[in-house]
Amino acid sequence: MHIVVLGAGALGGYFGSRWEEAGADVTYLVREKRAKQLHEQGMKVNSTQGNYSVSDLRVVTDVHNIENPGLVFVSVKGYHLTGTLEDLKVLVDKGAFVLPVLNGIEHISVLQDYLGEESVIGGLSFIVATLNDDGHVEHSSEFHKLVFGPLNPKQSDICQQLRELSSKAKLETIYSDSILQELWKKYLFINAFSGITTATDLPIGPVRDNKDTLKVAELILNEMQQLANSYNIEITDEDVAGAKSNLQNFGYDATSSMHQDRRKGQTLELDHLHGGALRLAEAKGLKLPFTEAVHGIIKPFEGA
Ligand SMILES: NC(=O)C1=CN([C@@H]2O[C@H](COP(=O)(O)OP(=O)(O)OC[C@H]3O[C@@H](n4cnc5c(N)ncnc54)[C@H](OP(=O)(O)O)[C@@H]3O)[C@@H](O)[C@H]2O)C=CC1
Ligand SMILES: CC(C)(CO)C(=O)C(=O)O
Repeated sequence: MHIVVLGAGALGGYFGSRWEEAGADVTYLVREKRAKQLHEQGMKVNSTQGNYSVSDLRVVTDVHNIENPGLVFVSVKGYHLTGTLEDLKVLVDKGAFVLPVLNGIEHISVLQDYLGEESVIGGLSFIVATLNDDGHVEHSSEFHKLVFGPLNPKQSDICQQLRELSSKAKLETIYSDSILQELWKKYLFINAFSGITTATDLPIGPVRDNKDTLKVAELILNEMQQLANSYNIEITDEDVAGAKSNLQNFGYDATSSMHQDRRKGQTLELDHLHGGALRLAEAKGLKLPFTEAVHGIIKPFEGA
């Protein structure tokens, strides 16, 4: 399978490398600065699950130079999504399906509206990874999970191909027939986890030490359940309980990618995550007071 990685950052570098290692053709569609870095440094993955490096990877800056794309793995931050749409359209017109793994939910309808419902597969990831100063991937969690599945019946073949490829790769992949629900489950969790860690500027351990602080994260989970249900996505009390126990199970110093971005002084995905939830709530006449409060507290750090 020919996989185009659009967003050769932490997730794109990690998953692209694992598929390449398993024998797939991988092309990285990048911007000039990243292209220069990849040409000079190659792609290196330092991982709890085994290192990987390649110096002669296929890097492209002009989408028109990509032939026979099968799947585009979209792993840009939410605030960069609009900037990828034209390139994605070119690739879809050449026959590619698009698999986004961004946190959040709004990007799914943005992509479907621009590219057509048949082209957009559902996906999400559980991993802790970042790029270091040399542009190498640092994968620090034991887990490296990709969950994906069709959002349209025409995607069954490509999903099957990805399952086969991934079964040979150093990855945990889960195929889901109810990927929209999985996306919402992750969305609910991430808005609570990234909201509380970024707003307090603390990893999850010290948050848990203060039950009043942890309570805010739990209240966000309840609000997100209400929001999902208002869109006819069934998020059960057991799902919320599962998310609460995930908040308990992360290591003491573990934190969200948004909090890591705050620590590094980088732009935050606040508008895509919490802002998106507030927009979706407004459209249904719902109020999400705890989400709104956390959104307001984080706002000054968003633009960095
Ligand atoms: N990191 C993590 O541990 C996890 C992240 N996620 C989610 O995954 C998504 C991706 O996160 P992450 O991998 O950390 O992000 P990174 O910032 O590491 O990577 C994003 C990459 O996208 C590139 N990019 C942006 N716009 C374009 C464009 N128009 N064309 C080509 N490349 C572009 C950026 O390149 P450039 O150098 O040119 O700016 C950057 O390298 C986010 O939604 C995040 O929330 C989910 C689970 C865990
Ligand atoms: C919760 C976690 C680490 C799981 O992958 C994540 O998605 C993030 O922080 O962005």
